[in-house]
Amino acid sequence: MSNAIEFPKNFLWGASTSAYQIEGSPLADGAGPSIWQRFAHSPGNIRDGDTGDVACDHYRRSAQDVALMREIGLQAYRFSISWSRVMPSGRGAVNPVGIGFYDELVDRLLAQGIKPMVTLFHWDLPETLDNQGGWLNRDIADWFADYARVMFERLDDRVTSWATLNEPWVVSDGGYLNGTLAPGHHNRFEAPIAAHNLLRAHGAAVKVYREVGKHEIGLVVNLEPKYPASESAADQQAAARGHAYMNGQFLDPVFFGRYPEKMKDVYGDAWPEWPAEDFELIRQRLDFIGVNYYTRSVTRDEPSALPVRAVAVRQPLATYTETGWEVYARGLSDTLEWVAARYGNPPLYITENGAAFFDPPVAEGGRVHDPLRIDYYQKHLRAIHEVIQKGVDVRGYCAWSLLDNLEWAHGFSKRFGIVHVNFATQERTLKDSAYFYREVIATNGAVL
Ligand SMILES: CO[C@H](O)c1c[n+]2c([nH]1)[C@H](O)[C@@H](O)[C@H](O)[C@H]2CO
Repeated sequence: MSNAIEFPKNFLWGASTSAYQIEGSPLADGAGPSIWQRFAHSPGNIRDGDTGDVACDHYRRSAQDVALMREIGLQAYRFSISWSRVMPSGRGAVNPVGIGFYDELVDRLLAQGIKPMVTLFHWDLPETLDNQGGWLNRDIADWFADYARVMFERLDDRVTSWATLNEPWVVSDGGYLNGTLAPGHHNRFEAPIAAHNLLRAHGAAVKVYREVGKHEIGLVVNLEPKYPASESAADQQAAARGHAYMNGQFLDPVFFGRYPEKMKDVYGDAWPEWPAEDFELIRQRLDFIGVNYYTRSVTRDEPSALPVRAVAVRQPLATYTETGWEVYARGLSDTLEWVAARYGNPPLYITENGAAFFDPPVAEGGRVHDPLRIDYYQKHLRAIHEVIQKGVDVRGYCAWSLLDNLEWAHGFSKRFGIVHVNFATQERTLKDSAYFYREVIATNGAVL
């Protein structure tokens, strides 16, 4: 039997981005502000005072960027829609130029044989809705469902793969518990309420899709396996709390209609009780789960690290990325096997996977040598192939990210792209990892 790696015949190879991180022009042509417009322009929130005012200028350069995708040989492109570009007040009136931008982008992609994979919400909530309570207001489930209906009715004749939310955990943890991300709240009572309303909004949008949609819809979650730092009961329990908080908190309600028991232990008196009908809304049948994987956590007990009381332990012999994440491809295979075993082997896409390393400047001849990123992709793609061989239903992979972009609170200091962006000139340069990925796609993985 040949040792050559070969992915399934119709395996889908793509790359991912998100609206606020690449588009720029956040208020152009009638667009309304998102909470990231406000958060980025509040001093101290983003490194070096960077904002998404220009970013990769994708709003004006989308034709050029689609040509880049074609040059790399992408079969799919995962992107998000700016809710407030399409509906400036988040509800009611639709901005024809705003929705027209996405309509045109979809047509450009299809003309190049690239499958659009659309995420409705990638953190950039309309500011007007946040002013009405945002994810803390139960009405947001209806607001999101109305926005989703507008997008389905406009694009579902051409878009065949939808995701409701990108990483509700990050919105709850970063936006409401720790305040590191928009809207910048620090409140352990708000975080579980936001998480629950995100899940309710997800369910409401899926219900609408079952009325009007003809293709597939799913949810994108970030998953990070937690390995106890020792055999001690304290570390085992800490890893279990971290696992429930980050991994089970969103998938259990969607698949089982209930939260992990451990969530009460995490939030204590801040953990609310919810009506049964909320879980009936949340547990809508899904066509796939999108998994965003970057790293693992070797976890120890830390009573002062509230509310989870768990911290990651640095691994002395490991390689770490510029964002401080351990390179650990086995964590991806372990995670995918866990999802398959716990939730009945649902169809999966790896919707994000990648790394920020310190990239050298563009060299003579226009090359950007990023061997560490190539090594990262090789290791993680092999890990995916390993579990596919075991029967895990992985149907596609999107590298994070197509372009160097605005890495949220890190600003432009952390480069995840397989394409280098000179933010002063907006010049794009394929990195060595883009040429590597082009070969991976062309050989369906045989070069790995
Ligand atoms: C904690 O979630 C994942 O680690 C994660 C990593 N990432 C993400 N989620 C987000 O979906 C992207 O917008 C980020 O740019 C990307 C890189 O940081």
